[in-house]
Amino acid sequence: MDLVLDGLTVVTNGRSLVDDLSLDVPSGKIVGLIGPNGSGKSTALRCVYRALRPSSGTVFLGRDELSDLPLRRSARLVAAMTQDGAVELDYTVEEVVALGRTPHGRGNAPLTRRERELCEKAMERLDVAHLARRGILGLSGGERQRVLLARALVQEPRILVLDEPTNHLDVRHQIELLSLLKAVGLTVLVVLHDLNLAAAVCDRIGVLSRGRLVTAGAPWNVLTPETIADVFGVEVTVVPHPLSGSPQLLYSLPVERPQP
Ligand SMILES: Nc1ncnc2c1ncn2[C@@H]1O[C@H](COP(=O)(O)OP(=O)(O)OP(=O)(O)O)[C@@H](O)[C@H]1O
Repeated sequence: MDLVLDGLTVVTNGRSLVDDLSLDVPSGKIVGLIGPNGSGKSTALRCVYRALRPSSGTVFLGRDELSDLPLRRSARLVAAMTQDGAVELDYTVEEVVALGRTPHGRGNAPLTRRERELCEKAMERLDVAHLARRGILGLSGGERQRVLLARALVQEPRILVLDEPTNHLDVRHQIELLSLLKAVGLTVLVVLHDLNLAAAVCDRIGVLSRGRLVTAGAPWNVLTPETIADVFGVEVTVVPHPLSGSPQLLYSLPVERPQP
């Protein structure tokens, strides 16, 4: 299912946090959103998972306008893994993962056998099955991130919206999560701060600066030294990854010379 942001604008207290953002996420593709702190990435994502109503502009899920869909329907189609206080009560890991079935639920009916198997499989895929009986609040940041992605997957969404899903993960779990994203075949809109991870996993990348889309396209077209310097104020050299050929950014630290 395609996800389309069309002229999305969010104004708060007279300030545009997101300004006329248009971005297509074609069905089954991974589109990354990058940009400096405060550039509006999370705000844009919030409009997609309906935590925020845009001031103007439209989000389309396939041909449907998101705002026309009943909440329960859009909750079945879009799963989000975000920075917002996702879990505040000390549920066990298996309870949190099972909450992913809520939009499909029939009142308080217990999970079906298929749903229980789905939860077990997701916990195994995210390497959290051994934590099933632990309380979510006692987990490390990375463990919790993996649990929340397992919950998002058992929702069986068509679209995944992820806000910095790797920021707490060790390098092995970063690679595994990104490989998983590629393997699940869902439509994915993901905010990433690590530009090399974005280059490795995204089919397309959109660059936000002060709420506006500066450029969007294939990683090699977007992650240029000029754009990185303009948007982030950082000097980079961009080289092809020796195995995958995707762009890799090598950052230059300003050289501090000792005073004579
Ligand atoms: N509810 C709010 N009221 C007022 N300003 C807000 C609100 N939410 C976010 N902002 C401001 O909007 C701007 C964009 O915030 P947002 O969280 O979308 O940025 P971001 O690109 O995701 O940043 P980061 O990389 O730091 O996570 C920031 O200046 C932020 O302070």
